[in-house]
Amino acid sequence: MTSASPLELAGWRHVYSGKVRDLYVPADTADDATPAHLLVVASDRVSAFDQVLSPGIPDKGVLLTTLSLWWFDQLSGADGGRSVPNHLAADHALQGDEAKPLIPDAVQGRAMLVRSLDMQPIECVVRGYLTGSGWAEYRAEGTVCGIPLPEGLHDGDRLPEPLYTPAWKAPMGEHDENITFERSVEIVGADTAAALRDLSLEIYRRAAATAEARGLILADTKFEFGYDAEGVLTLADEVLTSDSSRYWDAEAWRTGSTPAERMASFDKQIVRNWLSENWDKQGDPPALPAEIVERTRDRYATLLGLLTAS
Ligand SMILES: Nc1ncnc(-c2cnn(Cc3cccc(F)c3)c2)c1Cl
Repeated sequence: MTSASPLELAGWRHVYSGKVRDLYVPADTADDATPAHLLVVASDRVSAFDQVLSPGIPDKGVLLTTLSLWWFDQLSGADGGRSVPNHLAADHALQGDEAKPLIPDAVQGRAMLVRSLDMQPIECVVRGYLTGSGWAEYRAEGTVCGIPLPEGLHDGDRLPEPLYTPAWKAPMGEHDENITFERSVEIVGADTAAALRDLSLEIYRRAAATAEARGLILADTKFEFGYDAEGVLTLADEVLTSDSSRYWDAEAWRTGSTPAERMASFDKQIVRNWLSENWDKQGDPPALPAEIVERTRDRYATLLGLLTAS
């Protein structure tokens, strides 16, 4: 399903659309009021190079929401670690039966009922491996987000330590801006900046270990946090999905000889690669061929299966 205008959902009012997700408040929310709950709806839309592409990827919204809910459960203690507070509405953990009536049928399986938080304007990026924009900066300056790295690293190499590389969440629709940790202190204060960094590194390490045990590399990911009504810093948004993270096949990474072979992705790299070869970045991007749509859907479904198969 790919629709230009967001769905009308009984009992909910649409307030914002990102490239691939839509946000709703309860329909009876006054314009200037902050509701207790929000509905985060994941569409089947896929974006790359800042473009929303068509057609959508069938079941993408369900596959990525299912993955987010599984990770929220892992980080609530199912992986053996301490429970990380998250924004899921109490009656919503893993789409419990109590929550189903609150989520419209039209978006069952691809919506999360969440507590509304005081969101912090920091994209908390953690990189365990060198690729993407980090690799580009490293080649140019030998650093990632201003952090100096050893010489001689290649695209796809594992970093000596996972790096916390925050970005300042620009106003809706603009590019996030990579910042130093010190700059994040100026933006959100020292205590919150340190808590965002420590939480992000802890969650990355736990998730990377869980992925590794299932034959997957979590190369990098990004988190968002907000304060709840009790002042607890809470993990929000989507978490550890193919849209917010890069996942690679560990065996391919270990044995591959070229970056393309090593970084056999489970995210939208198939779409990015096809677009790079079939679009000059001018004007509207071409529609994705059925084969690319199907291969991308298959990667999302395979990733979910590899991670959640008990
Ligand atoms: N728990 C929360 N409390 C307050 N605000 C948010 C919040 C606001 N924006 N976003 C990003 C986003 C999520 C989905 C669809 C979009 F269009 C945009 C998340 C959340 Cl998740």
